[in-house]
Amino acid sequence: MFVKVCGLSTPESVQAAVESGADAVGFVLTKSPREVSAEQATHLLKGVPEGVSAVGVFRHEPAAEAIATARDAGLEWIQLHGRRTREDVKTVHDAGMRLIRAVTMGSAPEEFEDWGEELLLIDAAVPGSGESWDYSSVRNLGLGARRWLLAGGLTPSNVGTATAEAQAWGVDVSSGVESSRGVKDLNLVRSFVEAAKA
Ligand SMILES: O=C(O)c1ccccc1N[C@@H]1O[C@H](COP(=O)(O)O)[C@@H](O)[C@H]1O
Repeated sequence: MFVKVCGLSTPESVQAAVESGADAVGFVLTKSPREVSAEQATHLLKGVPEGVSAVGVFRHEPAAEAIATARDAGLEWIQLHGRRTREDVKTVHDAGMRLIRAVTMGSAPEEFEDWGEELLLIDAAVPGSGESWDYSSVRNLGLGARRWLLAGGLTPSNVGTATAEAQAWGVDVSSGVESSRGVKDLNLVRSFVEAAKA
């Protein structure tokens, strides 16, 4: 099970995620209670070992703007939420970066097609809101062997059943490992990674 822990804003939370075995960490570079600057992301990146992917997370920013910010931060992965096009995927790849493309269950059918992104992310309607949804509905999409991440309202307690219901390839979490909005609880981070990998 591929595990990404998102919305990290302190070296301690990065350390807790990577030491517990997270495969990817996310730095939110858009408006959010978890927002960090490109400079802060560069600093946090120092705690990310080789083999763990560090992802810059964006919402409505145009792809070119997200690429420029992620590049400033030294990140090679970009996560794009909001309405996107196949052209956006090409723009990210032409920039030499890798892409997590986020959709929701309310997205148009063609948005679930493989546009060549490295990972598809299926999230709640509002990213980072902590809202859970009917994870089993993903099974109707016929994603087959696609590499995709489940997100939205996951916690250490529900990640096991949620991944089984959705038959997820991987997971992404933010709110469910926080003691208050935007503040990561290091024990919850560790418990989540452990539960997801179990
Ligand atoms: O976490 C945020 O604040 C955020 C802001 C803008 C875009 C994406 C964001 N995070 C993504 O949202 C989900 C986590 O949701 P939850 O809080 O666990 O319910 C995950 O994909 C994050 O990468």
